[in-house]
Amino acid sequence: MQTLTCENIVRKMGDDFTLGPINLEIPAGTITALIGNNGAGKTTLFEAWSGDYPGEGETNILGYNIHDVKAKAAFSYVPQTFPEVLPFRLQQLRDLHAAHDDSWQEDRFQAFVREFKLPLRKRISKLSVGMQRKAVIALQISRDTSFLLLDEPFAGLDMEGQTQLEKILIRKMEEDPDCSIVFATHIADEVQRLADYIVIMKHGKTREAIEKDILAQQFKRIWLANSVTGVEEAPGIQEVSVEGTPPQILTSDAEATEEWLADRGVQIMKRESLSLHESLPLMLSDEETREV
Ligand SMILES: Nc1ncnc2c1ncn2[C@@H]1O[C@H](COP(=O)(O)OP(=O)(O)OP(=O)(O)O)[C@@H](O)[C@H]1O
Repeated sequence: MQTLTCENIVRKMGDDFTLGPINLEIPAGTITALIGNNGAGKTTLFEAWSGDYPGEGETNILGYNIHDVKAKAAFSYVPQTFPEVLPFRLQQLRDLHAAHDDSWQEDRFQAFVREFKLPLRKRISKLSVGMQRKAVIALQISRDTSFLLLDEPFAGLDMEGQTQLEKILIRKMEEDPDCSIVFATHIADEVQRLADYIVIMKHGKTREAIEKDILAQQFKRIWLANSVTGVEEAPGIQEVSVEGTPPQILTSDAEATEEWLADRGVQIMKRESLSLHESLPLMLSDEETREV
């Protein structure tokens, strides 16, 4: 079952940036990290998914069109910025949800208030940036929905808050195995710890979702017994280190690279998978093969 499907989403933002066309499916029961450099279009995509902007294309959540009230009620959205809640106190926002939101879970909200030590009676605008985010997370995840859309939820949180949020998301998945989470992030460790899938976004376009564990099989550092002419042209090559012994290469397609090397009788001394700290920047880079 798909939690979210979107087809041909296109949004023109000013004269310089166009999102899409985006076609993606988010399966039920998965955590997906949306990764892209600053300005790649992650927030614009989240806004489009949440129905905030009219435009081309169609988004469905749990089978309902995003403009249907059933779709709106089916997901929780923590945006990157939330100017509309700043004038209010957390208690007022809680009262609104408790009175009008069928998905509201008071016990869960009170647990968040205790866990994050959230002041109920201070205006949200008077809280620190990290506490503001915790307040919005508490409000949104206290709603009993099966889809969480989180735009850089870890940004600005202190270390304790980051660990708490990680545990909250894992607990949510355990309690509701059909739940899906999509979160935008620049933090490789959070991707490593939480994500099943990674969607790379560049210049307003997304690549197909990749299983995180597949990346470790594809992105490798390989040490060669000897230098090979033309190795820069081998499939998957990202980086070639010509200095030092033995020569080293970085590949994004280890199987194809190794086949190329085997065809030329090149012996491999050692190979190791790249960490996400190394592979994600390579995936986000616009550069061709580099020689270092
Ligand atoms: N209201 C707007 N008017 C014109 N252009 C906009 C507007 N909002 C965003 N943009 C442009 O859209 C592009 C994508 O921005 P967006 O905020 O979606 O990127 P992002 O991937 O979320 O970036 P970051 O990682 O910095 O949060 C940028 O070039 C930005 O300047």
